[in-house]
Parts: sequence; structure tokens; C-alpha cells
Amino acid sequence: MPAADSLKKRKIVVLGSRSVGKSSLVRQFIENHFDESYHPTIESTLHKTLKYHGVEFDCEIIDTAGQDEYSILGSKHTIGIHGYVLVYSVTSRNSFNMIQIIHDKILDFCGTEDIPCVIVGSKTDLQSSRQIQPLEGEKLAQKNNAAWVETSAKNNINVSHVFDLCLAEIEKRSNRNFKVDTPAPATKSGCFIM
Ligand SMILES: Nc1nc2c(ncn2[C@@H]2O[C@H](COP(=O)(O)OP(=O)(O)OP(=O)(O)O)[C@@H](O)[C@H]2O)c(=O)[nH]1
Repeated sequence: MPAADSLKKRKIVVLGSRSVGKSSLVRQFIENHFDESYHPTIESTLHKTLKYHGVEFDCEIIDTAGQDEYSILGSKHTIGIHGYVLVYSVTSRNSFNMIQIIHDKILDFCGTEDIPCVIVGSKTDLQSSRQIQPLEGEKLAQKNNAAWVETSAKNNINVSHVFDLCLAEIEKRSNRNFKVDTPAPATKSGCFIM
């Protein structure tokens, strides 16, 4: 296996409203662990090596603090980012509505019309509290040219699939215009054009 510093690097940021399960998703993926208690996140960065089409990538996954409509999306969450995981809870209409707001903020900041993105409906184990049906999630993803999946971090359902999908979205775009190794040119704001 190649040393981590010789691997191609991919930076993925996880965004969404407060308490939708962003940290739980990331922790389950990286540490195979789920915690019922809630500890609000400030920000944490974790690493994992992922394989896509036989190529290994050193993935840096940035778990962010919960967003609301007034949160400012900074350069930290846009510049140098290859892919986005946008999480809503299937039990919260507000968190679902936030996805479009966050997506639009990213496009606006990056000055682009398309980003590699996976939209994630979390907490599917809480079926009796469900407010968002799968079809709504799928339609939102289609509208934004994003991948979509529902997960349960608690039951470890589809957790790793989120990150496979994200790499696929990243590589789909980078292969369209560039070789995997070629750094994408930056826009005026410094975001990658994928
Ligand atoms: N039942 C269930 N609860 C979950 C799931 N994922 C997360 N939770 C719970 O939801 C609460 C919030 O989870 P976090 O992972 O901290 O959410 P977050 O989006 O990182 O929260 P912020 O740091 O505020 O942005 C915790 O009590 C978790 O145990 C899930 O898949 N199923």
C-alpha cells in the first residue's frame, strides 16, 4: 500500500443544520462508533484512505459546526474543497430546507454552477418521526445535479456509501476536464473548478 503522503488528496466538507447527525456520520465512517449523546461540534478534521476505481485517495473529511440561514460560509469551507456532503435529517423539514440554502451559498461563493455534492438524508431509523419522504430527497438532488442517499449512523446503514458517492461525484467531474493528477485551475475566489 502506498504511503499516505504519496496518495492523491481529496478534501471533503460535511455541512448541514445543527444536530442532523454530521459528526455521527463521520465518526461511524472513521471510527465505527455511534454515540447517543449530543456534543455540538466546533470543527474537526479526520483522515481516511478510500479506494475509487482501483485508485487510493487520502481523504480529509472536515466535520463542521451546524449551519443556519444566517451562518456565513467562509473560505475555509469552499477554497480547496473537492467535494461536499450536505446532510439533513429525515425527521426535520427545517434541516431539509437548509440544504438548498447551503448549496446556493457554495455556488455563490465559488462563482460556479455545479459542485461535486452528495445530499444525505440521515436518521432513517427514526421512521415514526419521518417528515421528509425519499422522493423529496431524490428530487432535490436531481435539481442540483447531486447524488443522494439516506443513512442511519446509528445502525450503520449506507454510511460508507456516502463517501464512495462523494468520490464518484468528484472524479466524474475531474475526469471530464482534467486528468486525476492535474490540479484544477482556481476561480477568482480560489475555489476549484471541477
Ligand atoms: N436515532 C439516530 N440518532 C442519530 C443519528 N445520527 C445522529 N443521531 C443523534 O443526533 C444527535 C446529533 O448528532 P450529531 O452527530 O452530534 O449532529 P451534528 O450534525 O454533528 O450536530 P452539530 O455539531 O450541532 O452540527 C446526537 O444525539 C446523535 O446521537 C442516527 O442515525 N439515528
